[in-house]
Amino acid sequence: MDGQLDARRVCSLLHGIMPSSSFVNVFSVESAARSVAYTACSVFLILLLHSLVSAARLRHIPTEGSSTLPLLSFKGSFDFLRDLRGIFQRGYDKHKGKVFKVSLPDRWLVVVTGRELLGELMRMPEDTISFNHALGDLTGTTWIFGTRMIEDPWHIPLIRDKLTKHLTSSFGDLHDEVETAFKELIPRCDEEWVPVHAIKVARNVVARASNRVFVGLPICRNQGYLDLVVKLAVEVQKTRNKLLWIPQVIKGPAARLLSRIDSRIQQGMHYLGPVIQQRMAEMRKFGEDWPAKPDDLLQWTIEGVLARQATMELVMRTMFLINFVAIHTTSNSFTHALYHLAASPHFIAPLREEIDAVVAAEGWTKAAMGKLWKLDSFLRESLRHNSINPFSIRRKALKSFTFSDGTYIPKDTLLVMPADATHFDPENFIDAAVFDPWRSVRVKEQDHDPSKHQFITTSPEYIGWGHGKHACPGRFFAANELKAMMAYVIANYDVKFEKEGVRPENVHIGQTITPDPDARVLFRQRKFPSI
Ligand code: HEM
Repeated sequence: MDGQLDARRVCSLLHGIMPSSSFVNVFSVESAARSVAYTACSVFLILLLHSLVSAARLRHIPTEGSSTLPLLSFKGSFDFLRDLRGIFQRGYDKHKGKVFKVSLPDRWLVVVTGRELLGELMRMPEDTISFNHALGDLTGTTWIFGTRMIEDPWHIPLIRDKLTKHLTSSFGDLHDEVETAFKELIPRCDEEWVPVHAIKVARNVVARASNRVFVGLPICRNQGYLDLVVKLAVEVQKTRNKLLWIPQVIKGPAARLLSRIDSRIQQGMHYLGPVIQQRMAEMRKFGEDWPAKPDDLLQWTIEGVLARQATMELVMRTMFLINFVAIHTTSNSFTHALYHLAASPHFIAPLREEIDAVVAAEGWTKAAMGKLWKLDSFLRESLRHNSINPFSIRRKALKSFTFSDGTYIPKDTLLVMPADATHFDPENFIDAAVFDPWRSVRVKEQDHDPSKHQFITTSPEYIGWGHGKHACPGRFFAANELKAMMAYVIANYDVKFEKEGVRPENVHIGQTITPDPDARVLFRQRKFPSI
């Protein structure tokens, strides 16, 4: 059970804090209502107790966005859901270079600001400051996909090393899928502007193009499989926010129930099971290598699972985890960038000029994507303005430690860095509030080391991919896919919003930032397509 509590243990746990009468005749409406009330009270008391204990341990750290007093700090937890960005910004303005804390429903979060403290965090060993444990506590991802990934995060090298090395050889497939998917999903618009539900199309194209590289044809075009991975990505995001209201002790089973991961895995096996079986049969027949051996994420995952003598269920779980981290991040980032373009269509001409010239010389290749400097700069600026979460660089203190400025951080504290406050700090970026798509092109021309300003390059000031050892291992894949998608759209369509010049507001809920989920972008076929 991956160290998680199972349903029976949860029942006996609730039994211990609820009168036994509530378990008698559970089908009667009265006792069911009483059970719900008792459970809600118990959950509230556990949250309150946890919050009290954690507030006492962090008394010396200044608070932003709420009172430190019990109960009153709960108000801050509601504000957290509505306006985390605002709370972070106010705390950043007051305490830049130091730390402050904000209230979550079940605990306090310590926010680290500034280059020096970030540098100290980055230098700490993994047994003091852990990324994976923070993911479990803060986002629930570990609870949903299994705590095994904390002990043995073997999926990371698959993404960072194997998938990244594979970018050049898989680019033809990726581009073919991007083109086929857009052609199917964007309605005919030769003469007229047509409205397109951008985020829906983005999720579909990203799911298809990513899975073309992850599992190949024909699965990557199976609508049932695509709907499943997209639904999973949406459900996991929603579950993460709900989990903040669930006490630590039952987060595991609650995460599994809320995300319905177990039934999703079974549904996933319906699609991938036969492919996995076929590949296992081939491996038994041909041994380690054979001429037509598939070279994709599914194959590497099967081999990794076999080396660990684990079950094929782990193949599905790992494929779902990677689909989750890949789909919602990349499709949101594509939609953000598309919204910037549609709100300011005058950015299209310089981007198109570059794409036409590079593709004419290099064809649709990975090398060509590497030469689209304006597009690279545009996407980097879009991610600076639109982070995936309000915080980046999530860590959990597995041991107590003291920062060089004397701030004591007790064991079990959750630490984060605020993404927007860092990205909009005028000391980090000139005219930081302005969306300036050519910012990195200009800086690159002046800097002796242009690689410092590429889309995939992280720094203490640019944390959209995280920073340091746990910076996103999928960023090379994601950047390449985003460029292939944006370049395809720009080379083939004009885009704009109905209300010209106005970009729809992002939606901030708890730890999720999404582009407006309802906005429609107007598409019209380019008059003289370059391809
Ligand atoms: C535009 C798209 C993406 C963005 C903006 C993004 C952003 C991030 C960020 C900010 C983190 C680090 C969080 C932290 O330090 O708290 C992260 C981690 C991670 N990302 Fe991404 N990501 C993207 C796409 C992808 C893709 C396509 C994959 C896989 C193919 C992926 C796999 C991961 C994994 C596995 C981690 C955890 C790293 C670890 O455990 O050390 N990401 N991502």
